[in-house]
Amino acid sequence: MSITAENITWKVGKKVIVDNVSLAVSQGQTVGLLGPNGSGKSSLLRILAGLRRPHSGTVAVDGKSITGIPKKQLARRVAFVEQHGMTDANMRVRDVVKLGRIPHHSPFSGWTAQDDETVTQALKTVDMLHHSEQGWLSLSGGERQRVHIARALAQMPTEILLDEPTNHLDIHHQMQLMQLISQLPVTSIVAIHDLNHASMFCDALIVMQKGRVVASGTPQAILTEELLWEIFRVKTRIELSPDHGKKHIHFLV
Ligand SMILES: Nc1ncnc2c1ncn2[C@@H]1O[C@H](COP(=O)(O)OP(=O)(O)OP(=O)(O)O)[C@@H](O)[C@H]1O
Repeated sequence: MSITAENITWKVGKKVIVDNVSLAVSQGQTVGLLGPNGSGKSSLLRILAGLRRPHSGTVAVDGKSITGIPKKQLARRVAFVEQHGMTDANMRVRDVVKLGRIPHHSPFSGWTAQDDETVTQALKTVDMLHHSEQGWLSLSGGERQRVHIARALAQMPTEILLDEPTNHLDIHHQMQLMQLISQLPVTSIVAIHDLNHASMFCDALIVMQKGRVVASGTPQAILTEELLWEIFRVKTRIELSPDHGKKHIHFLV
């Protein structure tokens, strides 16, 4: 298994935010994390990224608990694209993406042509190469999001965690990004609200409600009209798309 979590619980005061969550994601899989607002998706992702210590339970990569992995080593393999990622306002786009290379360098190792190539490639992948010299502050919301994703790609991770990465993106870039994530030879866990994207692009889904995992499995198996009513209180009609063969959700009013 590429990344596993066993019986993770995280609380704030007495409030249980992540409640005894276990999951196992195998190498190269793209897993969508679904659930209503406040169900604990971001909190769980922060724990999986090693940014927050759970009160109980363990997170492991390749079977090794992340508490035993030095921070820099963990940063070399696990990338995290946060929902509201912060960036120093005065930086140029290319310099933001260069930050992704930091875990791969010691204080004495120099910047190489290979690093430059990796950064260029990451910018190209998210369609931002032509903005390389632009200042961060002048970017639109969607462009900032794409730069954050480029930074994560420049990290060349083996696991990538993304918190609502298509937020702010126009539909072209939403599709492009979801396709990219699903095709990356990297283990990906993606918090996502668009159920049709989850169906089209994810190998498996984990559904959270009130901090707990209430369903998991392939999109085909778990995306049902009953589950969507139960979890989101929306009426739907689900059919197999004649175009891509995956489940397509129609929302009813
Ligand atoms: N540091 C904190 N202190 C207090 N409450 C917190 C803290 N972090 C998260 N919470 C609460 O935990 C719950 C889960 O939050 P979280 O951001 O993980 O949900 P989410 O599923 O990612 O939601 P969304 O879909 O809105 O992004 C929310 O009720 C939130 O208010």
